[in-house]
Amino acid sequence: MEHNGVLASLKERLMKATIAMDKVELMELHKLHMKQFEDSATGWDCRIKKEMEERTPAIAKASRHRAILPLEVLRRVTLVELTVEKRKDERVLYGTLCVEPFVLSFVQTVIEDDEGKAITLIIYDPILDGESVMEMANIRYCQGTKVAIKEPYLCTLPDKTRALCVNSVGDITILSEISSLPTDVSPWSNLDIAALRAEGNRYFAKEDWVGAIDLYSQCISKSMESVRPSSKSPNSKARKKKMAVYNGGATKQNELDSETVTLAYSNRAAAWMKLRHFEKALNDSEEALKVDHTHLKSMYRKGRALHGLQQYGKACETFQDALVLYPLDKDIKNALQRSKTCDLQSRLGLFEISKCILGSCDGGVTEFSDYVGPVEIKWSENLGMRGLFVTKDVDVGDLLLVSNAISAVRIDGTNPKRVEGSSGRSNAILRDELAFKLYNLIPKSPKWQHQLSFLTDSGDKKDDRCPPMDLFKPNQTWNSFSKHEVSPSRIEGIVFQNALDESGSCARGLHNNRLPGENNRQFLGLWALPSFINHSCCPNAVRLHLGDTLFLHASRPLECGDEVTISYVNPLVPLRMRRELLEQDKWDFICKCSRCELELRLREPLKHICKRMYDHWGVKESMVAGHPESLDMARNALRLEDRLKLNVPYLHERQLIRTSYFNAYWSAFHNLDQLGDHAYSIPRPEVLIDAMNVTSPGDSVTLFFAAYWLKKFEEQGASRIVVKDAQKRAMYTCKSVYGKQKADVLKRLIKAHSAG
Ligand SMILES: C[S@@+](CC[C@H](N)C(=O)[O-])C[C@H]1O[C@@H](n2cnc3c(N)ncnc32)[C@H](O)[C@@H]1O
Repeated sequence: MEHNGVLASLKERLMKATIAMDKVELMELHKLHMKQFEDSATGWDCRIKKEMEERTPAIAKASRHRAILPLEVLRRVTLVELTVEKRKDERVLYGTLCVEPFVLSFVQTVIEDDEGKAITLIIYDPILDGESVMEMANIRYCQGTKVAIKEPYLCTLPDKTRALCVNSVGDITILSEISSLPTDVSPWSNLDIAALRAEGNRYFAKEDWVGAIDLYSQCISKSMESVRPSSKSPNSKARKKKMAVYNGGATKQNELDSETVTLAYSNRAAAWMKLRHFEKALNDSEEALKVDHTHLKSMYRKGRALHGLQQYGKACETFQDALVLYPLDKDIKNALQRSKTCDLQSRLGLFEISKCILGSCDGGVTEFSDYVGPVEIKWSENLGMRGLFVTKDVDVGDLLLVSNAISAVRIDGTNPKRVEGSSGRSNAILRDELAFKLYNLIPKSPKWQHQLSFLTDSGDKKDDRCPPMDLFKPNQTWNSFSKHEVSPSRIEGIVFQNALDESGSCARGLHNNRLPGENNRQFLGLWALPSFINHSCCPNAVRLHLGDTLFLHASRPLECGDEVTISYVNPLVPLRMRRELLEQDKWDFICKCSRCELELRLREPLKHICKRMYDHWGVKESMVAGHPESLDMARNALRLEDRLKLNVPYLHERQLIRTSYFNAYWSAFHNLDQLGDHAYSIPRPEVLIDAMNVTSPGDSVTLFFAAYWLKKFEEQGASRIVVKDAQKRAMYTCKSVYGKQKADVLKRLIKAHSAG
């Protein structure tokens, strides 16, 4: 047991260290691993060792069909530029081995790159054979050895830690073993600026944005070098000539160079945008415009960069300026339209989402701006922590905020094995991936850094700083904020405390809001402003996720000053299960809302009913009419009604409890015939819908239920009053789930839900 505990803590440290690429920690862990391995053959995690041993030769065999390229034609890459589970084609990573290796069926060591980042390195090397493998490995891969790894591949190991894997010895070059070291690893040092730009374009076309940026940068600095004073000719005529270009002078060559520089800046701006580095993209397009203020693409890119920074007003101005010069340009016109729409969305909260929720959005997900509605972050006296509050009275379905994820990760369906746990938050791979992405994204934007600086990373230390709401609004500038360093461990804490998935009451849209190619809705993301919304089992707001955009609307009427809450977990189950779900999803608190307190008080009289619910939890048959499990659940509803009569005098409290046992009532409604005379004790479906709408309004299960009964009443030819009443109830429920929509949209949603 103790041994398992040591392994688990080692693994956790290793996971953290591989994300942070922390050399000192990785070296220390490598030594610990090695010691464990030496102490006992089974000391190292046997399962991992076995899996690695099984898969390494297979990968090695399958990994190379192509010719191995010489080092000279490969482009240099650093560790942080690698993408997990993707080979970096035509790239080479230069590094130094910084520990003594140890050998299983593969060599394990640690490599440090030029930037001081390090990672575990695993090499499958069949050359090391026979009895003296350890000595051979110690010679070939000894500490301090400089190596070049071709087309590096960063993978996730079976124990979820990361490592750089070399699956074929052809991919690793020991630099001391080759006679002529590549002195200049860049094969482009002899190219002129035009050729460098052309090469950059080639990389851009291959979607190698980092490579393209590197080449455009070389092009730009080479052109700058020629205008900078050189030690040989401080006042050379050539330099004066060059300077003249930038001052509007004109020889043919100079004109060509000036055009090349404009294009290099402009294209580099486009590459930065692909990496979501909007500040750098803005900078580069402005540099390009300094050389040629009429350059159309640079104007377009400047506008798009401003749009990416959510500076919609300024983006509109830029596009309008461009239209003065190029009145017929379609790209500019479309971009202007998009920025105008986002500007209106961000100022007025006018979003047209009906097509998306009805599933008639063709292809990808539409872009939406952030919007901060009538809400503010304040100290919640009730919970003793920060929370989100409404600043005016709002009605059911009113939009409270719209927020785009800083980052979101999802199971994309291409690798179903990666489904782990029942929700995004309980999936350790997704949590790990989100932390990794955030760690690399955050330095790109002072706005994100500033937002993140306010997020809590611990449930214990209560943070009472309430950020200004402007921090979450578009059309603000962020350059004035000082940079905040965010450590990997803080990012992990932030993910645990704030990341959201689609658990709890979430509107799901008709096609489950899936992105093209997605066959699983499991996702996890970090949204800045929504990170301040606390949980309640009687929530008053609902999330709707469209792509990476989160919409939040009120699911019941709220008065100015009320705290906005959502349910982090499924609210239609009893207290015991809600607590278990909170724990499974790694929320580190126990809810003490009035509903939880009530159920705690009634724990004794409801003990057996709750136990039965728990035993049937997740059993499909318990929801299918006629099955013995379903009948048992139906009888459970009868028992519950008996207990409610005896122990719960107030209607409101009965509604709260009935909601917790929704599944039992569902079974009862489908087994009424079998319940005989007792069937009359089961309340009518309308009573249950009202109970669910009072307890946890805006749940899509309630909408399915309300739509189902509406259809049933219509089909059974119920009286007009009954049908009308059911319609009203379904419309109200639909509004609380999807927010305010046109009546015909709500009707279509109800119709679609009745079929589900
Ligand atoms: C998304 S944050 C909410 C904002 C947080 N209150 C703050 O001050 O930053 C989630 C964290 O808030 C706390 N929390 C949220 N709802 C809670 C509740 N009903 N009871 C106790 N703690 C809660 C938990 O520590 C949880 O991990």
